[in-house]
Amino acid sequence: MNAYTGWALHTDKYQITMMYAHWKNGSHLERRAFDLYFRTLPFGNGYAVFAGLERAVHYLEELRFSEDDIRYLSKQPEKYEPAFLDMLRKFRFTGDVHGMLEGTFVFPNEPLLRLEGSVMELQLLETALLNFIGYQTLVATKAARIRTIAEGDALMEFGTRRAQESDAAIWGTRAAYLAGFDATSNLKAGDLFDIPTRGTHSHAWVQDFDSELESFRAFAHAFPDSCVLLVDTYDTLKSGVPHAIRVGHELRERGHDLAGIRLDSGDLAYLSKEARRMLDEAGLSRTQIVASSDLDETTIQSLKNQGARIDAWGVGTKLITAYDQPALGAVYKLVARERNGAWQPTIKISSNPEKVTTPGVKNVYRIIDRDTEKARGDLIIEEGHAIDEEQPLTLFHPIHTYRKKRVHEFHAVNLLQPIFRDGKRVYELPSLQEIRRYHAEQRELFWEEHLRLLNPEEYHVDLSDDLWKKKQELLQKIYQTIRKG
Ligand SMILES: Nc1ncnc2c1ncn2[C@@H]1O[C@H](COP(=O)(O)OP(=O)(O)OP(=O)(O)O)[C@@H](O)[C@H]1O
Ligand SMILES: O=P(O)(O)OC[C@H]1O[C@H](OP(=O)(O)OP(=O)(O)O)[C@H](O)[C@@H]1O
Ligand SMILES: O=C(O)c1cccnc1
Repeated sequence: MNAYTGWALHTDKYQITMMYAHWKNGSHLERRAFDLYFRTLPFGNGYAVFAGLERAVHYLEELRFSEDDIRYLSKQPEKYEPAFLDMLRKFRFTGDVHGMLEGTFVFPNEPLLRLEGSVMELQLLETALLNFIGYQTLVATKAARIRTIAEGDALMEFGTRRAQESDAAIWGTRAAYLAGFDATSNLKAGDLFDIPTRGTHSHAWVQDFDSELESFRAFAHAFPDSCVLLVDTYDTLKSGVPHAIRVGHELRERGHDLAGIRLDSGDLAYLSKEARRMLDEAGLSRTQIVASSDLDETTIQSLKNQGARIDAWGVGTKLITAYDQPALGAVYKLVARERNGAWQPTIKISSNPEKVTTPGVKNVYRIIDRDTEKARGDLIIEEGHAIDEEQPLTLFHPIHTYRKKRVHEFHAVNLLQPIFRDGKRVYELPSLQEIRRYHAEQRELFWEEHLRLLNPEEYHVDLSDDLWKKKQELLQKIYQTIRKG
């Protein structure tokens, strides 16, 4: 098993159970459509950053049951019939997938992935897709928040030791990088995804020597051009920084610069200002100050407000674990069934209107104002229905319908791109650098009001007139059926 193979059993048992029951029922090959989406933005943010498509693509391409998987299933107490297991042996993904591109700014209740295929195969995918996309989207969104606050400073991902196991460290690092981090300390992620790697040294290095000065000298000897010294092992201002300055001068005599110092405890605002002053007075103005220590967007913002003199930030625990909101709560819902060659929309009702699903096979268009080149809102519309860019468009809130706006000069960009057709990938995976660039460009589409971290303005995700009416009709029909008993 490598990163991409061996994941067929990475699913909830009830998916296999439903596949089996469909097979017994003779309905396993009937076509269905599912949407994957989330209902609430994480961290109180104004947008989320879509991530996880690449992993989902590899998963779908490699999806098959090995002999070991079949043997394991055959031992389950449910006693699946051998003919069913035989069918699993030949299982390949044969469906269609449309998806948002990684790095896209995404919003609640719009399909991030739309899948069409046999009910049997689509049921199997639910758990794994939610697992990959929920987590990666969460970390990418957290990283984007940190990037907003850090402005042009360097951001390093330091979280592996605190991540929820190895996969989270690796894929979380990729998500952080695509949403604006500059480097990682994780060499495996660096190797797998071609992410720049960076690092300093730990307290153990300093403790390993009879004196701090000796430890700094030895480190500088090994890395004369890239040496970042951790200065807080004993006393930052009385010992660490003065020793770093001494080593900086010794390096200078040999024609090198001390690259940086790292602060990892104490009052980072005060210490960075003092350290900057001491370094500058010693003629080491090119030496950078790196900070780490339980950082996130809130502490970085506060440190900046206090005038901290920090050039680079190492962020671990709070990024990689999405500390303040550890789950996106993404869902995967059945939206249509094929009946006599045509899609029949389905709906899931809830007493909470936010949780009522939007029926049918749909596209998501981003409506972009031609004058400002800013996004005005997203419009969900049935597949096969076009948006006429020559006519003014009325956007209205699907629940609070009195909230309307009219858009005149706009272009409409379809966000759901074809990824698989009949099980064949039709989408060329972009490089991570391309995704990162695309994400940075996307930012320009949004007003600051949606991008601010605290109480951002809600971005509109609306339904087309037709779709809204169809949803209401379907709701009425179901309520009538319930009333009739
Ligand atoms: N000036 C500051 N303003 C706001 N928050 C700060 C400031 N300086 C440091 N912090 C944050 O305060 C927290 C301090 O953490 P903690 O109490 O664990 O102490 P520490 O200084 O890191 O010491 P140690 O690592 O030895 O436990 C960290 O989250 C750090 O990022
Ligand atoms: O604080 P984070 O954002 O999670 O960043 C990673 C932390 O990992 C290292 O600490 P280490 O594990 O050596 O222990 P420490 O917290 O006691 O320094 C490093 O010095 C950071 O403090
Ligand atoms: O290189 C570092 O300074 C580093 C890496 C991981 C975690 N903490 C610090």
